[in-house]
Amino acid sequence: MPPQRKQRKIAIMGYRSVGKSSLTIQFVENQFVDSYDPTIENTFTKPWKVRGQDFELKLVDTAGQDEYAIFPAQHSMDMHGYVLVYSITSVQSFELLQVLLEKIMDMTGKITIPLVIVGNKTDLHRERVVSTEEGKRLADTWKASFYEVSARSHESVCEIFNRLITEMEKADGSNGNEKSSCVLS
Ligand SMILES: Nc1nc2c(ncn2[C@@H]2O[C@H](COP(=O)(O)OP(=O)(O)OP(=O)(O)O)[C@@H](O)[C@H]2O)c(=O)[nH]1
Repeated sequence: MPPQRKQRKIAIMGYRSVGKSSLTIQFVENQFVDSYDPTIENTFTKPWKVRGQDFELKLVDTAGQDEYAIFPAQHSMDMHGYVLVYSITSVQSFELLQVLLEKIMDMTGKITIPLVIVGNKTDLHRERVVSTEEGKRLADTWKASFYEVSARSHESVCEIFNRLITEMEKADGSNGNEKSSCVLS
């Protein structure tokens, strides 16, 4: 019998136009799409291997949120983890994460949720308005992992998912002490 793939569902959330789709597509298809096409919602499936364990990842690329959006209830039900994305070029997108984190905690009712906070668009360093320290501080407050990445240059994109899977396994009670690595599959 072939080894079983563990099915894991991940929501990619954040403000409009921060690069949620670009990060997801970069991870799933290894390509960067330059055009901007606002997402309603897309689900991608990606087989992925972390330290000998096969996973089938369901990545839910959600519609851009703002502070007034009602948190979609379906995104609080069966998610194993969240990738919360802001753009380092937008204070508004960074501030939204605080609101989104509170909503996630509220809606899921869980104390510990596997979370990765991602500052995207590091290639636009001249337009940076959110510092790395601010990003780290937010992640520390929420006991989340933190990465700054660029979907455009594929910088650090797979680390996001490796880290999240490690956190999800920890929450599950397995592989808790393993370090994440990007050399996979
Ligand atoms: N320079 C640069 N541009 C990026 C990067 N990631 C995304 N973009 C651009 O930002 C715009 C929005 O990207 P999307 O991936 O569609 O953003 P989104 O968060 O999915 O947007 P919504 O679906 O509206 O919520 C597009 O023009 C992308 O090409 C990045 O790392 N660097």
